[in-house]
Amino acid sequence: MPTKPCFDGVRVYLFAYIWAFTGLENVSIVTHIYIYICTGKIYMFSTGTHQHLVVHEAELIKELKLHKSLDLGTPSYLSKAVEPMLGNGIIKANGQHWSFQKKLIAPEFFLHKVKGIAGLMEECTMAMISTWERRLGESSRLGGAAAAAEFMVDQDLRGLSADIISRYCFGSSFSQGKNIFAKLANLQEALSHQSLVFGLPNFRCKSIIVYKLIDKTDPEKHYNADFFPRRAIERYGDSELHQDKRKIERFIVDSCKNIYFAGYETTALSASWTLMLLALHPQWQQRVQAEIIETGSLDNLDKLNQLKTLSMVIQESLRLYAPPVMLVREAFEDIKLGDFQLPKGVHVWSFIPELHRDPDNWGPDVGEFKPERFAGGISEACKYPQAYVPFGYGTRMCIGQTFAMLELKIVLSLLLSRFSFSMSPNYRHSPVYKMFVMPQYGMRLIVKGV
Ligand code: HEM
Repeated sequence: MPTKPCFDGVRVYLFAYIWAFTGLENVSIVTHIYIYICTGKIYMFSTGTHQHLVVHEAELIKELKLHKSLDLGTPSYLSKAVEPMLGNGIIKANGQHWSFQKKLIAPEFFLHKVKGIAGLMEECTMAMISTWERRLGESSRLGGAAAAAEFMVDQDLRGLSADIISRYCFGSSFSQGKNIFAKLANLQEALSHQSLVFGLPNFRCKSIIVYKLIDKTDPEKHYNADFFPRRAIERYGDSELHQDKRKIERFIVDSCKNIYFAGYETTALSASWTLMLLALHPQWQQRVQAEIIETGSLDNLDKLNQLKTLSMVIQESLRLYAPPVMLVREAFEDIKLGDFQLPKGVHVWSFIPELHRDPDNWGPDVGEFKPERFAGGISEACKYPQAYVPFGYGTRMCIGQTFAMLELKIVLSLLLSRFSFSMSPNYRHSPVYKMFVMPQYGMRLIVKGV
């Protein structure tokens, strides 16, 4: 059992590098020649025909954040690898096709829209809480002791997150949506197991089968007024699009795949890592619980915004255990970024754990869980706030950030108002990178009613 959060950074980088290498058009790893040039915090390496820049230089991250043109986007080799899973949706699209999708989808996740689903998030969380209370009741009847038991918390949080996102996306058809999302979960599982070998034929067959299963789903069946891609299309008053049924169908299927992939596991994992950190640091857990009691009934968003300690804890958890690991861009044209010149075809990589654990930026206590560093907001937490990127940067930044933060606050405040968490002796600390950073052996925590 760990006494303080530690992170197997080496393993993450190894995975990340291997993933990058094997994503490159089936060229065997051994035939590659890797050239490393290291200048300050910029590393260069080349793999076959590709040139890569690994960037941890705060100034360059700042320039990347400010860069708005469509000439910087998702690399084509990554796009190919994830096509079975994401179609040509917003995550892998580039250029005009990306900006068209962003125009349609992003407003569905603006604050005023997201505010409207706080009740739904609460309802789904309360349903999970009832199940936990029943399970605790069972175990106390069996064991006769106080109501406490070991739960595989990440599993239940995944279920909760899937429930919330499928209700939000599919509205009244959410049970059909759940079915589609279950198939997507299978596909993601297949992709993550095979992430070292994107080129292997058996993987391709498996993914194509699942892909077809998803595509067989007739989008018209889910075309209710409260279905999220339909809301987006209705809002978009372009008659050309309205006449192009195939384009609409493609947009509907791809949007569901993309929103599910981007929004379901990321949020569940963030909540799981936060609960682990609070279990390891009972003094912070008690501070958050005291704040929740002091704030009283959390019946409106202003009350949630008053939970400053909880916000700091979430920000620190996203610093230490941000679920995504890499931010990658390809320059489609020669690009000038401040004093830097980025030649066409170069891939720019930033590893989130490296940026979030740089002692030059965060101080010598960078490896410790210290939510108080966020007391003055992100701008005062470190020297170069632009290097805090749990939700990415620039035009491709996460569109679900508001949704995710609201969900995290609601889920965590409701759970912490009813339960306390401690480490289970069966927990094995082994964060692994399988598309996202996840606990390899599950997040086993002892849950106790308060
Ligand atoms: C704690 C939870 C989450 C984290 C840490 C997270 C993080 C990220 C990151 C790092 C990116 C890539 C940004 C870049 O390359 O610069 C991203 C993109 C994206 N996220 Fe999230 N995300 C979360 C939750 C969500 C949710 C709940 C949704 C939707 C409901 C969502 C939708 C998206 C979409 C659609 C993109 C692609 C944006 C684009 O390429 O234009 N995310 N997210």
